[in-house]
Order: sequence, then C-alpha cells, then structure tokens
Amino acid sequence: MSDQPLTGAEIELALSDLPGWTHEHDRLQSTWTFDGHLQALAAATGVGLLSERRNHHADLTINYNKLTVSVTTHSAGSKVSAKDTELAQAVSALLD
Ligand SMILES: C[C@H](O)[C@H](O)[C@H]1CNC2=NC(N)=NC(=O)C2=N1
Repeated sequence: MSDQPLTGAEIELALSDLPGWTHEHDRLQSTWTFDGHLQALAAATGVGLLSERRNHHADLTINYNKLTVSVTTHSAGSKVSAKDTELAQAVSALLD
C-alpha cells in the first residue's frame, strides 16, 4: 500500500465509491450519527482497533452522538494517499 500522495483526479475517483466522505484540507472526512453517546463511543473504539490493525490511524472526534472520522497520511506530507482511501473503505464497511 503506497503512501505517495494521490492526485486530485485519483481522490475524486476514490470518493465516487465512498458515499458520505468529503475531501477538504488534504483530508478525507465523514460523520456518523448514532442513537446516543455510548454508541458513538463504541463506534470510535471499533475504528481505533481497525486503525491499529492497519498501523494507519484515523483522527476521531465525538460530539455527543456524532462521530467524525478524518484521515490523512503524515508520511505523505499530510496529504491523502491510498492508505486513506483504503482506511475510509474499511471504516464505511464497519459503520454503514
Ligand atoms: C511508524 C508508523 O508506521 C507510522 O508513524 C504510521 C502510524 N500511523 C499513521 N497514521 C496516519 N494517519 N498517517 C501516518 O503517516 C501514519 N504513520
């Protein structure tokens, strides 16, 4: 899995298969809404475990019942790489 930055066209293509995700400020980001805080917390733990297994880590923000997942690749100069599009796919498979 490459950590070279993707081109804008490559990111747009990846986003066509990532409903709910946006590309802004060199990050892919999506937000999920749950029934309550504990469900959002459990989802964040799931994403954390998934990130740890991949050794590629999402930034996670919880606001009560909402979980925002944001991914970028530090080793690609904090730009979007294939590691991010693949992590985003895995997160969507877990949470959608
Ligand atoms: C040494 C270790 O492989 C690196 O620091 C990994 C760990 N997790 C990471 N996570 C993210 N989001 N970007 C990285 O470049 C990155 N690098």
